[in-house]
Amino acid sequence: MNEEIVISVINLRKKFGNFWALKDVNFTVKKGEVFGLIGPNGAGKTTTLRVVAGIIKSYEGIVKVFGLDPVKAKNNGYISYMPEDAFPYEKLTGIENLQFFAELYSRGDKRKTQEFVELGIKIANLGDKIYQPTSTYSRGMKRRLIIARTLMVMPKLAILDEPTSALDVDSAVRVRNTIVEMSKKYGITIILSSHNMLEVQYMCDNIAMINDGKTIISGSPNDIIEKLKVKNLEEAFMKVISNA
Ligand SMILES: Nc1ncnc2c1ncn2[C@@H]1O[C@H](COP(=O)(O)OP(=O)(O)OP(=O)(O)O)[C@@H](O)[C@H]1O
Repeated sequence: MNEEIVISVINLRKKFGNFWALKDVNFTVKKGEVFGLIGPNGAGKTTTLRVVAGIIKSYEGIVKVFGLDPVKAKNNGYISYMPEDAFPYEKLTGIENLQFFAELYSRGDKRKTQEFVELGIKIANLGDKIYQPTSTYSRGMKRRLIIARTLMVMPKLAILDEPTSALDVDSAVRVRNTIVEMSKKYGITIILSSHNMLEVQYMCDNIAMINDGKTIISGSPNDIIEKLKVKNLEEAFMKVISNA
C-alpha cells in the first residue's frame, strides 16, 4: 500500500454554541485505504466527517486533505461526500439522478459522463427499477442509488456517513464488497462511519474509535484486537467505551 497521507487530523476541536462536540480528534488516512470511524451515538463521527468534507469550515486544530484545506480539496473536485441523510431527487428516475451527478463531476466531458453513469448503474444494481422515479424506491434502494452516485465519479476521496444503515443483509453485503473493490481496484481512498463493528472489521484497513469527541484508540482492527486481548472489534469497542 502507498504510504501517501490523504487525510491528517490533528487535535481537532469543534464547538456548537457552548457545547464541545469534538474535544480532541486525531487520525491519519493513507492513500487507497478504507478507514473507519466508529463510536457510540453522539460521539462526533458525523461532525468529524463534515469537517473533512469541507462542509464545516470553522473549527480548531489542523485538518488537511491531500495537503490542502478541506474546502480547497472539495472545490478542486477531489471529494465525493455521502451525508448520513442523503436522498435522491424524487421526481427523477434512478438513471436521471445518476446522469445529473455524472454531469456535475465530469465538467462537460460527455464520454466521462457516460462512463460514470454506466459504473453507477453497475454499483446501484437496481435492475429495471433504475428507470423508475425514485419516489417508488424503498429506503434501501434509495441508499444504494446514493452510494452509487457517490462512488461512480471515481473521486480521490469518498466520504461515506453510515453507508450500510437501512440496508438489508443482501444489499449491505453488496455495498461492503463495492466499497472494498472501489478502493482496491481503483485506489480510491474511503473514509466511512459505522455502528456495525463486524463490517468495519471486514472492510477497514485502519480505524479510529471516537468517544465523547475524543479519539480513544486507532490502528488496524487486528492490531487493536491483539492489543486489547479481545476476540473481535465489538469486544474491543465495549472494553474501550467502558474504560473511557
Ligand atoms: N449543528 C449542531 N448543533 C449543535 N449540536 C450539534 C450539531 N451537530 C452535532 N451536534 C452535537 O454534537 C455531538 C456529536 O454529533 P455527531 O452527529 O457528530 O455524532 P455521531 O457520532 O455522528 O452520532 P450518531 O452515531 O448518532 O450519528 C452530538 O452531541 C450532537 O448533538
